[in-house]
Amino acid sequence: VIPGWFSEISPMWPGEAHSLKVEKILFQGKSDYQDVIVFQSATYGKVLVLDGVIQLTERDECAYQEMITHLPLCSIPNPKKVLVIGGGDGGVLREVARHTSVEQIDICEIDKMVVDVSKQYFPNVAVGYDDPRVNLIIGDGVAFLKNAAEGTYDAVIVDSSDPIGPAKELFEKPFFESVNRALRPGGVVCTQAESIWLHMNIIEDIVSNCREIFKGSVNYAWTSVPTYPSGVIGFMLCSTEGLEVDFKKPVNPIDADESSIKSHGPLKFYNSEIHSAAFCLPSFAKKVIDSK
Ligand SMILES: NCCCN[C@H]1CC[C@H](N)CC1
Repeated sequence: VIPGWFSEISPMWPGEAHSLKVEKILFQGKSDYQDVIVFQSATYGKVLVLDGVIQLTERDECAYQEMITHLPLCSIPNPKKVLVIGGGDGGVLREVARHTSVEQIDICEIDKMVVDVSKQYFPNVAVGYDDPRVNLIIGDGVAFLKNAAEGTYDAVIVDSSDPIGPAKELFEKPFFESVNRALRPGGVVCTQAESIWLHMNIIEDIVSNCREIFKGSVNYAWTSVPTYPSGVIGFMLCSTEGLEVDFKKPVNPIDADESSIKSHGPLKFYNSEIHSAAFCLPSFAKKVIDSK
């Protein structure tokens, strides 16, 4: 390792590694599930790393948290009950809390160390936990959904790490089936769905599983996050049988919502135009995704 640089090396992106200049290591620990590091970078603010993989940086976390939250929640008219699987840093909670129609926000995060570290080092991300509608469950999202009552949620957001390590099962068919069961008719799910530049094979499997399970719409969206591998990250947007959902047309705009801006400040990344644009795919990805 070059002194003072962190490189994100992983078999999930062979032959390449994004590097960030390190000013100071702020935290190093090992939870029951993964290695946890927080460091102060030279140009991206503080950085959270799990098992050597960048999860978020203060400078660009807005892109991921806003898109993974508002792509589903702005696609249905009146989200009330929302479930977050993963997302222990609290950033998705912060974004869900912008929606005044939401009455209940359940979050199931497997690793308590991620929650504690985020509250200590990323207060502007963990601020999401301050909302009174939030119920935190420390546990395995797979088990949580198996026990969830049928048709409970309007939306499920799966803010996971990669399918190597604790999040592996969140990319498999039984999990998607339990999500479908826990959603109401016309309910929506949004999952972290890797990179079209690096993981077309993983995406192909996810899309075909989702097409089998979710009988509403199934769409892949993507956006730019400079510190994620290949600089992009994707999302699977699926709706259950019942009320038709057109993910490409936001019916519940948040970007000009005064109450959201008053309570949480302006959105830094998401807006209604980038919502629709996120579903436009390059031909190499469209060929695979639309053919499944
Ligand atoms: N809430 C933190 C974001 C988790 N998502 C990341 C997407 C890119 C992956 N390589 C690592 C996890």
